[in-house]
Amino acid sequence: MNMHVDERRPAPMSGHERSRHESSSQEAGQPVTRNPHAGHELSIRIRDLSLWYGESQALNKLNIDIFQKNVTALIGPSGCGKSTFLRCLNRMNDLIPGVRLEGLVEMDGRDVNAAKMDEVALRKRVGMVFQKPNPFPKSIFENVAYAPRMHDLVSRKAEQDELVEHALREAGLWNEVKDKLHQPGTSLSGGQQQRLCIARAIAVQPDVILMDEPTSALDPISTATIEDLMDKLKKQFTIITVTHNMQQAARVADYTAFFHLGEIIEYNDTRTMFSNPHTKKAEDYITGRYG
Ligand SMILES: Nc1ncnc2c1ncn2[C@@H]1O[C@H](COP(=O)(O)OP(=O)(O)OP(=O)(O)O)[C@@H](O)[C@H]1O
Repeated sequence: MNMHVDERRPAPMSGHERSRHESSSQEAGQPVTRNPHAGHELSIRIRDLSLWYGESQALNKLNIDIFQKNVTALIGPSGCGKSTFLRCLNRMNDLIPGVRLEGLVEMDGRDVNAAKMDEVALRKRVGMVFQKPNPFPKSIFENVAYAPRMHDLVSRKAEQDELVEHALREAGLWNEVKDKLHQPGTSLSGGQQQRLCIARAIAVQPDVILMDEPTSALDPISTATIEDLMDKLKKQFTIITVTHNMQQAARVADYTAFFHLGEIIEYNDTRTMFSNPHTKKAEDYITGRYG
């Protein structure tokens, strides 16, 4: 279910929910959150999300609305919970023993953690790109064709060829690889491998693409190529990216969430976050006073 948002609050909430949200936000001092872009549709709604690794709490009552077809950047010092939060969105934390989670992660109106949620289907809808490019030890072609075949999105060879070409074009890689589709994915440069991983993610037509520091292992030119790609891909996909690079967040993100010690301290449109942060902690981090 898609919802329109008003100018002051990222997503409509019931009266009960609102008071719960506001009081928990005040208790935890979080988050300062606004949506000046009226009309953006809600993609993911997070309410009072907490997570523990065994006895150790990594996320504390997070509340955030993520908007469709935008880039949202997650920033904050090392160990503040950005990757943990990202993994809540496709239930990858389920794979870690001893993880306990409370609160709501809702995608298009459906509870991601509901028992009846099909995890394979969820991970098809929510693709992921990691810090270090990780192509399968297979050909360039197979890297892209494998998941669509597994999900029965293609059956005939011609359909498969078409889909692979389309995904590689979307990822800005087609011209560089069209004559060597049957060479190993690992034979490509780091930046090309990362674009191959993006092609692999978009080949199953997800709604959301999670990116965990997607350019931190890349040179400046490959980084700029991926940033341009993110700008293009957000027309079709909701992108959530973790970055330690403040300039990158300022360049690519429509919204930015600042994490600190497992809490979202501030969530704002990126322009406001970087020109007029509403919290001292975010300002200090952005201006490099700590990090
Ligand atoms: N698999 C795990 N088991 C136990 N603790 C973990 C695990 N993964 C992360 N943590 C802990 O959870 C907290 C948040 O870690 P997380 O990796 O989410 O932070 P981050 O903001 O992404 O950090 P970085 O920017 O360094 O990648 C840290 O204290 C970390 O040590």
